[in-house]
Amino acid sequence: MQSYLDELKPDVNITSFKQKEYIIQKLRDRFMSYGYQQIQTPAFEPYDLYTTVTGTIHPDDMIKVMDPSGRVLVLRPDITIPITQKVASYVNHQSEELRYFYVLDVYRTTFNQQHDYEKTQAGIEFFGNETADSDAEVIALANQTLLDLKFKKFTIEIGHAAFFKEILEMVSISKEEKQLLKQFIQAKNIPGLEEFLHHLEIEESVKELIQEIPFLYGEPLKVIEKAKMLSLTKSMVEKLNRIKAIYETLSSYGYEEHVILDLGLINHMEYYSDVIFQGYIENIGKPILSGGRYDQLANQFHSSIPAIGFAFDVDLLVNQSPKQTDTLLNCTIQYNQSNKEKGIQTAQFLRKHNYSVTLSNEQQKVKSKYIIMLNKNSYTLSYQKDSYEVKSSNELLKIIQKLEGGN
Ligand SMILES: N[C@@H](Cc1c[nH]c[nH+]1)C(=O)O
Repeated sequence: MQSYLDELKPDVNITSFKQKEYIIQKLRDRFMSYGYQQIQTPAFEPYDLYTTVTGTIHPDDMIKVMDPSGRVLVLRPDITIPITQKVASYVNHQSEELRYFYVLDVYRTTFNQQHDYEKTQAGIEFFGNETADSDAEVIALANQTLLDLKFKKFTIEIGHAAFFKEILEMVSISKEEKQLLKQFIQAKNIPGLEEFLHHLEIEESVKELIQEIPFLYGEPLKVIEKAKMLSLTKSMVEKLNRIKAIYETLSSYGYEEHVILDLGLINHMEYYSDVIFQGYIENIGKPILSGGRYDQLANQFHSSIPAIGFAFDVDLLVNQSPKQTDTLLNCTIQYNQSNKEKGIQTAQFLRKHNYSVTLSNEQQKVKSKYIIMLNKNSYTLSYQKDSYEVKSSNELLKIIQKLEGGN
């Protein structure tokens, strides 16, 4: 019988762990190439941080623990909030630019699967710049990272949290009704939406706009034109112009082919204030990355700092990314007591050239890509069904490099 503990057991699959590390390294390298520095937030945080800030995680969604003094803590349910709080505590100029990235676990009860409360996020947060160019730079970074990981078919859907909020503010309906409305739009449930709107007493032009939201989806410039015609206020048009500016800059990066505009895009994180975006890969209904601009979050920590960021769902990335070939090879050197020293020196030499080498006693069975045997004045390298005889460790290195397709 499966015990409760078995269900909680972490994934001990070596291959996927290797793959995860490989992907994280790729993400790190890419984030650093855009000037981001790695940081960490505490795993345990005060429960109050999340209950006193509006637009954060719902209290029911957090994992609570109690410290010895009886104080209630939560296991890191989000990373954007604590980073913003920290930055707000030491940034004096709102125009000081800060770029941070993280690879950390977050804990929420809403990650769907039973008892699967833990998710690794790899994300970036860019503080101190409120321009459309910075929006585009951040979205371009998300795009480039997916290309680094060899995804060919993916889309980045862009929406606008405030465009949608503005429409919601035009209708005087209850919180619950607003929630329902969001659900219909998110699910693109057109008949449901029509039926729901039919019973609401709201202005015809607003009704028409809401009804059209699920169709405000697709090629950005076309959607922007269509949305402009339906827009009811100047500020709606301004928001659409901002999206247009972002899209144009993304085209300068050469990434326009992956971008889709979805004005019905909804993120349940309430801290987003402007552009929001989500990345999707073929045949997967869940976003692989999600983010947006959250210019007002720092206000809650008595500061005023524009910011934008996103986070990858690393576990989903690991499951879905094309399998990476190992750069680190496995060589095994077989030795006996009489040639141990030569074995150790050869192993150190190959390790210096970034190969993964194990030393193994001749009697032991080995499973390795390259097997190296030590002869008195030479080496025998076995690779698949072939074997090669070389004189020196330098020649050994050269032949491995050649077999790997290098020089
Ligand atoms: N913290 C967000 C992602 C994000 C990072 N920065 C901005 N948004 C999330 O967990 O969905």
